[in-house]
Amino acid sequence: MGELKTVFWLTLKEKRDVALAVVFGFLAGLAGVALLGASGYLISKAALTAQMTTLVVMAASLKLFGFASALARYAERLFSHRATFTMLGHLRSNFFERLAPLAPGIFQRHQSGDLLSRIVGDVESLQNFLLRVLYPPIVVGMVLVATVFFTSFYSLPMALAIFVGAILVVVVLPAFFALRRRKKTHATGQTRGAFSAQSAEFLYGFKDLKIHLALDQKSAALQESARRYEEAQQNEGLEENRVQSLNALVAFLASFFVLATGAYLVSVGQLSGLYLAMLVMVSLGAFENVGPLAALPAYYEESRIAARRLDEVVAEEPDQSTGDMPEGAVDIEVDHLSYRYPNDGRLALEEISFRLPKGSKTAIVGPSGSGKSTLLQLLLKTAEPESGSIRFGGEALSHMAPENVWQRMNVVLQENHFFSGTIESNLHIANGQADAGQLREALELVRLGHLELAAPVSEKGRNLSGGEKQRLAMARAFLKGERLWLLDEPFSSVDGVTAQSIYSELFARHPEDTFVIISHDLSRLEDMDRILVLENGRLIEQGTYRELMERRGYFYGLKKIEEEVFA
Ligand SMILES: Nc1ncnc2c1ncn2[C@@H]1O[C@H](COP(=O)(O)OP(=O)(O)OP(=O)(O)O)[C@@H](O)[C@H]1O
Repeated sequence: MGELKTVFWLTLKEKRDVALAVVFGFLAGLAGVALLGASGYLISKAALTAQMTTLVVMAASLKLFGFASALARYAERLFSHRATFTMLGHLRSNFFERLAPLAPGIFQRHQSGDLLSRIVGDVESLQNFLLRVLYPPIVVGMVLVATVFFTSFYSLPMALAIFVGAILVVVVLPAFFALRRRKKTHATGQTRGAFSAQSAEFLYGFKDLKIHLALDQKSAALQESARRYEEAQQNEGLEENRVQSLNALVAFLASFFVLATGAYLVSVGQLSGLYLAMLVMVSLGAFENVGPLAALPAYYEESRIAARRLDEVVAEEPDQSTGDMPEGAVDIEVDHLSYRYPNDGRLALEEISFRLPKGSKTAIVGPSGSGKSTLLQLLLKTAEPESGSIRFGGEALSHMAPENVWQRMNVVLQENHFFSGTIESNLHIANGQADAGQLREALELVRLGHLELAAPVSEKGRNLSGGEKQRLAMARAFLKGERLWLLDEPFSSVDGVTAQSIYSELFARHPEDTFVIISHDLSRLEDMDRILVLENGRLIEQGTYRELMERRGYFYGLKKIEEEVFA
């Protein structure tokens, strides 16, 4: 039940609707029992004494019970569904409030398809918590207790039989089947998550799978996970049928006991025959309400697992820092910085230390996998260092609110997302206030002046070339208008001449700004104030271009290899 704590409290926020659903559910159940009991009585009465007035009154009360039962059932459904959908609303907001602060790092731990399945599927499946788990046993229990109480006026053994039946269907069977379900490893929610994750990967990678002729292999794996999902659903249905059959058996045995006891009591003259049919019908009517309890064990387990899967996503404590990042072009100080990816034994960055003065232009170079992008992630505060510190303008990054840090930086990452819309709407993401003149200026700067602002952009920028996307991302960074630039291989798909002319214009326009640029390309680094060379997560050299070349160390060696390769 621990996993369901949050859902339980969010449901209780709607206590008025929950209470009304319970009350009307009880009235509907009671009216149903009264309807059947009264019909039993009416049949006996009609058979044994043909008194017209009594028959008319009984027939009228039958109509009344039927009408009351339908009305109360309607009210029960109305209040229980209203409470459920309001609770789902609370749950979604609560979940998103906890998820949003973790957003940049969340994909380190979860596949996107699985995350989507949790956000949509698991939240949706919790609608069954109130409707099928929480209040039905309360309502059924209340109706059965009322029936036991009523029957006890006629015969205690009969009341006892209904009581034992009630305990079996409301407590023992649901608890037994819920425990049995818990032991099964493939719950529907988990198999749905796995299926969703694989479907998303299949769709994202469809083109690559086709080109590499690996479609069959992946689609076999996808079909296998679809089969497991189907199997889990099938098992769930079978289990529900088993509980339903057992509930019907208990109801039958209890009612049969009532009939047998009643027949005996009538034969020995301890019960009027007039009441026999009524008592049997009352017992049948009371157990008629237990139908929805058949699905309770499955829904309980499903809700428990869904709540746990949601909690797993947001279990991490979000960054609570509230400090502000200093405005303007700040200096950057990195001191003994180390970082290890979650679940990875080796350090991706090890004891990195450097200082970049305010207004400096720095290139970070090094072979693929040397830790350049990781360092950028730490500077961006999308990951927390294992040890060491980062300071911007003398202030510790660890004390700054991540949103404030991102607000103060012009950032271009290796992969940038473009939304379906227009060039204009995609540029406005960086600066919603920018007017058409400023947008055009940004496009001119990145040598995309030929593009119309109203030109369409398709989903993920599919109608743009790789280089155009990178330059649009740079235009966004320019529009942001901050004084600190963090750029991760911003022009890896742009031809060298265009890239160099954009850099030259950018540096000329913003001589005071601090630039940190990750680059694979070792050419045209002469203009940079400083070059940091990373290898295997370590900072192995730093200095100006001239200093590094004169030192004839690692950077010099890389330059020589590059020259030989391109000679
Ligand atoms: N999400 C991750 N989880 C685990 N390890 C990772 C993750 N991302 C990167 N790494 C590892 O960390 C190391 C540094 O990666 P990083 O992306 O920082 O290198 P890089 O120098 O930017 O490479 P490139 O020039 O190819 O972009 C690599 O060995 C990489 O395998």
